[in-house]
Amino acid sequence: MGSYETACRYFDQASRQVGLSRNMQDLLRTPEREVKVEVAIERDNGEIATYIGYRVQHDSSRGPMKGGLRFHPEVDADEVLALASLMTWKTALVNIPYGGAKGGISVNAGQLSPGELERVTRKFIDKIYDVIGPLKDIPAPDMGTNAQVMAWIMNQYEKYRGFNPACVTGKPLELHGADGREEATGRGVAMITRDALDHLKIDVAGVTVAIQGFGNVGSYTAHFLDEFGAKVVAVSDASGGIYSADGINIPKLIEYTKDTGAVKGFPETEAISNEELLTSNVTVLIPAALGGVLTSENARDIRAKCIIEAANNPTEPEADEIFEKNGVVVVPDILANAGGVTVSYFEWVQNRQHFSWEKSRVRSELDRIMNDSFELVWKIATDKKVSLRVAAYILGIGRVGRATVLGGI
Ligand SMILES: NC(=O)C1=CN([C@@H]2O[C@H](COP(=O)(O)OP(=O)(O)OC[C@H]3O[C@@H](n4cnc5c(N)ncnc54)[C@H](OP(=O)(O)O)[C@@H]3O)[C@@H](O)[C@H]2O)C=CC1
Ligand SMILES: O=C(O)CCC(=O)C(=O)O
Repeated sequence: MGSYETACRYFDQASRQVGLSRNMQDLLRTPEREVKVEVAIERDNGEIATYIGYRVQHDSSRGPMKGGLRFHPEVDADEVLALASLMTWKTALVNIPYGGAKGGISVNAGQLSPGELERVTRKFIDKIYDVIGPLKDIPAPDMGTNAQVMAWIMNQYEKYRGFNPACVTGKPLELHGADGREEATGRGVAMITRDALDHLKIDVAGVTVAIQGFGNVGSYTAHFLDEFGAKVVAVSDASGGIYSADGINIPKLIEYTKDTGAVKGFPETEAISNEELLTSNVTVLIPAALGGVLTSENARDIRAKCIIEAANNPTEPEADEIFEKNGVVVVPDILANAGGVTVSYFEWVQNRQHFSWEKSRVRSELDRIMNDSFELVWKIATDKKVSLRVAAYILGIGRVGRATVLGGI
């Protein structure tokens, strides 16, 4: 099943609950604009390399469109469309004044030199600068991109449109970034994990956790859960995972990965595969890397009581049904990982006001939005006797649907 078909399965389930008409469903499912561009650069060795870049603008009924940029070899039009639609429901769920978009380039960023990465980024912006902008569509980091890439985006955009730091979020602190954006997605995931455990009457202190992916989201999730007293026993990256029944020393692992670029070989842990990580004997499983990793093939082997979707789209619908039957609580991506876009919104607000907030303010506003959103979704799920995913979509789709009707087409 393609990524967008998967995303639509979840959309369809919730729109039946909301009672959306067929015509309205068609309108909300259909992206406003899909852009596909050639991104050609000269590599350091003088050869020409050609990549394909995408930006999908899914819905703008609640405000400018917002969503990250992914640089990864598996990026394609279908995946970017699916991720853009998730952004529409996510921004509505946390009630920030945006629509949804997503972009990406099908490229292995790890195989490019810093100069090549910069040329790819600038060339992409040359091709899409006229469809993005602070009041149109605002990119941000996702897999394979970071604050440096956002700085190049801002600089390239400004060559066409003049000074306007609100054109992109997730920028470095020295270039109008928000203190607290880099950690925000992981902090939000950790807050939501604690909220979910509270509702399940499980103490976060000492709870066992496995996290797939140790990049921006995975490492900050581990950092904050470790601060809350959880025992992170397994983590992984693309090259494999590590396990320690006694709990991994997360601050030391973060230092270790800064030096080595990977989790493997970390002292006092045993090597495991990514598949073994997913099925390890833990209370909480947190996919924080690629989509589509929880499937009908492995769902019955998952031993966690609770899955917190830090990654976008990690669970295929068949696996979701198995989890529901088996009583595994799944906190969906559009709620669990909404901390990143929420602090992107704070960054955009600060840029537009030319006034920066203290990190303590960013954190407390983020924590409030994450906690309130979780409570609302939990209540809808309880009242309507639906899964947390359907409840989250009901909230998001309901808000987008009402805005669309009020605004007219
Ligand atoms: N950044 C953000 O603010 C947000 C991100 N997300 C989602 O979170 C997820 C992770 O994003 P982010 O942390 O930013 O990305 P990063 O690029 O910072 O990190 C990605 C991590 O995933 C690992 N990884 C890649 N491929 C695999 C694989 N096949 N198996 C296991 N691990 C793998 C990478 O390992 P290696 O380093 O070895 O390649 C790395 O540890 C994505 O789904 C993204 O859409 C959601 C909301 C916001
Ligand atoms: O920070 C943002 O604007 C977008 C983050 C993102 O891409 C996501 O939530 O999936």
